[in-house]
Amino acid sequence: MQSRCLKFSEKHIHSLKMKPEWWPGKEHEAFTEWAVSNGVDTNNVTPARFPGRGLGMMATQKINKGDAVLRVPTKLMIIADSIPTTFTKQFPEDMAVQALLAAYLTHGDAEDLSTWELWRKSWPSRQDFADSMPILWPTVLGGPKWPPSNDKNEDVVDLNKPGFFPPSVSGRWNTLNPGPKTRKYELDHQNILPKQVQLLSKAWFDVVAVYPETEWDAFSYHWLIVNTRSFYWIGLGQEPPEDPNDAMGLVPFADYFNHADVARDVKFDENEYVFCATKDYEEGDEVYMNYGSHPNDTLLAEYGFFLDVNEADSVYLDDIVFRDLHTPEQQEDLWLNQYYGNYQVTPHGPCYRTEVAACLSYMKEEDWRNHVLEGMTKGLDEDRSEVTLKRWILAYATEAQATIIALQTAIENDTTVQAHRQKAETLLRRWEQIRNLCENASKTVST
Ligand SMILES: C[S@@+](CC[C@H](N)C(=O)[O-])C[C@H]1O[C@@H](n2cnc3c(N)ncnc32)[C@H](O)[C@@H]1O
Repeated sequence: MQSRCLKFSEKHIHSLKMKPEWWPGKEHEAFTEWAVSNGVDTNNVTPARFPGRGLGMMATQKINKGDAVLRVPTKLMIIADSIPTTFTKQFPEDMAVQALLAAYLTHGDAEDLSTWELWRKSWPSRQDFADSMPILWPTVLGGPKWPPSNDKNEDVVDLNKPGFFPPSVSGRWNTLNPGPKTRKYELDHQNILPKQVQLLSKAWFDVVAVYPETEWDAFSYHWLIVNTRSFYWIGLGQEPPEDPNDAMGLVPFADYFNHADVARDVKFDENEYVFCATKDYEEGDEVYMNYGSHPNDTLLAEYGFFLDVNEADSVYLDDIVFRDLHTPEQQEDLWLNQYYGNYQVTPHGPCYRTEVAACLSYMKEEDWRNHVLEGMTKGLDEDRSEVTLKRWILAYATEAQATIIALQTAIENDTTVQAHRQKAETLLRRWEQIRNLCENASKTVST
């Protein structure tokens, strides 16, 4: 993803009197002028087109690690505090900041919003989101039904059709029934789509209660703009909010940065948001920001893309592990010892939590507790642990293989799927990555 882009050379462009391939377009030039005249210091970067990534940020000269590449005055940001209280107070107090910002962008006073008009014209279209964001994908691929229905009995997803989204995205499996869970816990990078659906549905009901004429396309567009383009933000003197997702704001110009697995050097105070380079860049390189250490399933669901090579990639075995560790006693042992759930597998193998869970599948509970708490080895059998771990990982690989075949068949035979070929092929690519990840991970477990 970090390949060098086309060379930037203004002299060259002028001599040719034509726009270079990376030229972002008139609306982006107009927005850049607005940004600069409002105090945005773009230093040594410019918006540019990068094939497959839309707009991104390109170095206009050599940038050294540690150099500031972008400074944005915070007064230009769109945050909860930019919204007049007359607007905010119409909504329930528990409304998420993301929902409030989306409501404001949809229904705020036109004159107030005109401040950001050129910025808004630089954003992707709703069609771009319909193409890239699984939350808007058709039900035939596993997407939800929209707009949300008031009927609580209506399934948001058609459970009679095979699920083509990866389990971390959909929470669904084609080849196995998930094990029972006696405890509710915070899922890392799992069940992402159902959680998004819940948030967007609540946001929608909150907004239509005040503005019944709200158009679904416009509101969901703004909700996704905030979802894919906001940065961490808490105001001066404010405590971090109870829900970390509420610490968000839109930062003009900075939302041109695409994501890569680079280090992050970003700071803000009440005056400005500053983005620094974490490596050297040559003129013409794309300059990236790290959105966070996200597995590819999270990148796909939250941002509508994923990386070919991602050090942070992983899948989760929770639904598989709990098939084996299903008794209330086993589940209580895991819970009390803080090993309940989030069993991660990376291409480098299963995580330590998963190894600990594997021991509980055959050890006497007392031996397991002594092992976990005191490091005792009575009852520990490395071979049995390895067989269990391999079986769990291969159950995931079997799911991947079955879904790949189902997807290939659907792409060949199902005209509704054929109408969404690119999306189906994106899913196929992701499932192939998952299959490879599981195969590599299982090879790290020697039996
Ligand atoms: C903050 S915006 C970045 C600017 C965006 N590319 C644009 O055209 O406006 C985030 C979006 O950029 C795209 N994106 C970011 N990093 C990417 C990458 N490494 N590869 C492909 N698309 C990427 C995704 O569509 C994501 O939702």
